[in-house]
Amino acid sequence: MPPLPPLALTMGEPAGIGAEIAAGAWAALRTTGPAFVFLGDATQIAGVPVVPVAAAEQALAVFPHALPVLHRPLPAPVVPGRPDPANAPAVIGAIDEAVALAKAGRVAGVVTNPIQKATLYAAGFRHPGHTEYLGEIAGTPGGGPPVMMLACAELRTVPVTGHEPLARAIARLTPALIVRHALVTAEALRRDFGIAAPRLAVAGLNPHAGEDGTLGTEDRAIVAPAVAALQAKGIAARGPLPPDTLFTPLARPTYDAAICLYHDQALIPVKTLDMAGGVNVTLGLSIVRTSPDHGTALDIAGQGRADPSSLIAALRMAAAIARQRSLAP
Ligand SMILES: NC(=O)C1=CN([C@@H]2O[C@H](COP(=O)(O)OP(=O)(O)OC[C@H]3O[C@@H](n4cnc5c(N)ncnc54)[C@H](O)[C@@H]3O)[C@@H](O)[C@H]2O)C=CC1
Ligand SMILES: NCC(=O)COP(=O)(O)O
Repeated sequence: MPPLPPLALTMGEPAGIGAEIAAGAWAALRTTGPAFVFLGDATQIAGVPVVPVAAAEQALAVFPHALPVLHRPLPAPVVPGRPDPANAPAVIGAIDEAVALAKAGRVAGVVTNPIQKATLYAAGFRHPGHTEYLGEIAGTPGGGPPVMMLACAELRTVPVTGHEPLARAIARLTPALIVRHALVTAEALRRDFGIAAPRLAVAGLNPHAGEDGTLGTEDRAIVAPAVAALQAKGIAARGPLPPDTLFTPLARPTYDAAICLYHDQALIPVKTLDMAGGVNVTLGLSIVRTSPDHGTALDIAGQGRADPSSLIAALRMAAAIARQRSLAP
């Protein structure tokens, strides 16, 4: 098999742990790969050898010896734990550049370091997070927005609603929204994870999935019709399933992904099971994109305490998806 191009790793929030975990990931992967190039300020990287490269393609030759960097100097000084909106354009610029490289086939995929969302909002960023922004700049072959999935070795979860107040998320739930997320998930499980006949478990919203309508009407009125519609399309979907037992060791092997109704219903089980090995992967996007499951960890930035494991898992998953896509007829 021909080698994959390198992956592009964006800087993320410079006052967070992005540069630290990039160095840690390079140290862990330098002999095995996958190779990656860091899009950010080379002066932020400490403790490992760094080689500025002029083009992403040079990263493959450099990677066994040093961390390759497409050096993009930051306009404002970096104080660990204290994000500065003045650096926001560079943070967003790294995402833009990584996507352009991926669309041109010059990198195998994009792995994003965490962004400090409130800091980007303060600088005028109008998207809830990477997922929505990537949908806009990278595009989705099927049209419509991409879908977030959290994945670790034992569990995959997909939130149908995202970064919004919980009351608004519940008010926005419709059968069509659930069906769309489930269909994008099923297609991505086939295309990117090689699962020929994906099994989906759809979570209920209320305690005991509504207890026959006595503990809330949404499970009957919204979730059940969505599951019926999915089944009518030939998808192996079940639900609404009581959320409190959906993630038990006995339940997890019975499905390939759990379709969850709100952010924390999806993210709490994955992070609780495997914060270090969890990966955020964007489904239904024209390019490959993964991310660590955690955020900027401002509270420990610059202290040498950041664990690169989730970033390493994200880099490995991005390479695996890129390889899977490259094998498609
Ligand atoms: N993909 C992305 O860009 C993401 C961005 N975020 C953003 O990150 C910011 C902070 O979010 P929080 O909710 O505080 O979550 P967080 O994940 O940054 O931190 C939660 C706790 O976990 C610890 N932690 C996180 N990653 C760690 C690592 N690699 N090694 C050791 N300890 C680690 C932190 O020190 C903190 O105590 C927010 O602005 C949020 O929006 C959060 C998740 C994903
Ligand atoms: N809580 C997950 C998260 O914030 C990731 O969002 P995104 O930036 O990957 O869209």
